[in-house]
Amino acid sequence: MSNQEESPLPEGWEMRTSRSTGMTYFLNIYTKKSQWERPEAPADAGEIRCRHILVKHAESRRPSSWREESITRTKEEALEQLKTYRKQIVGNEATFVDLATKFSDCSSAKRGGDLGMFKRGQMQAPFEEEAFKLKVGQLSKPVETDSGFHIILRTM
Ligand SMILES: O=C(N[C@H](Cc1nc2ccccc2[nH]1)C(=O)O)c1cc2ccccc2s1
Repeated sequence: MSNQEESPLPEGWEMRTSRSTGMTYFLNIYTKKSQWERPEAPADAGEIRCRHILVKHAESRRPSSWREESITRTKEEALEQLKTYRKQIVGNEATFVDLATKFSDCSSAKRGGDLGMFKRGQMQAPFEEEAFKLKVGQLSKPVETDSGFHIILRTM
């Protein structure tokens, strides 16, 4: 057994054997695409699903939400508030879904912050960049977009 066959595959890949040739190939479990070369990096998830909590501020692209007709908090206040929510989630004092439902300034609050499945190119770049780095179940650090400050939970 060479060292290669012993070391674990990067996240999201499975080793398969070709029925016709008996050769080993590698399957991306997200996109179902296969390749002969042993992958070196985690498999790119073509489409992912996330929940998020958004705290808007006075300089947000649309400083209004289902919660507040006119959002006046400062950027600093918004970031502090979001960090407080993140601490409560990490400390198991509150659940992500509960805080998203009660406090997120995105209309997805009605769905516990769920944004559904999305591909690259659909969300604002800083949000996408952070979301596609996450493993399933992982919680992001605060991310800033033109909408405000977000924390992201990847769910699929
Ligand atoms: O852009 C939206 N909502 C904006 C706030 C916002 N800005 C975002 C930027 C990136 C990801 C989610 C974001 N949500 C608003 O309500 O002002 C979306 C709402 C929903 C609701 C359900 C599914 C997707 C989406 S995307």
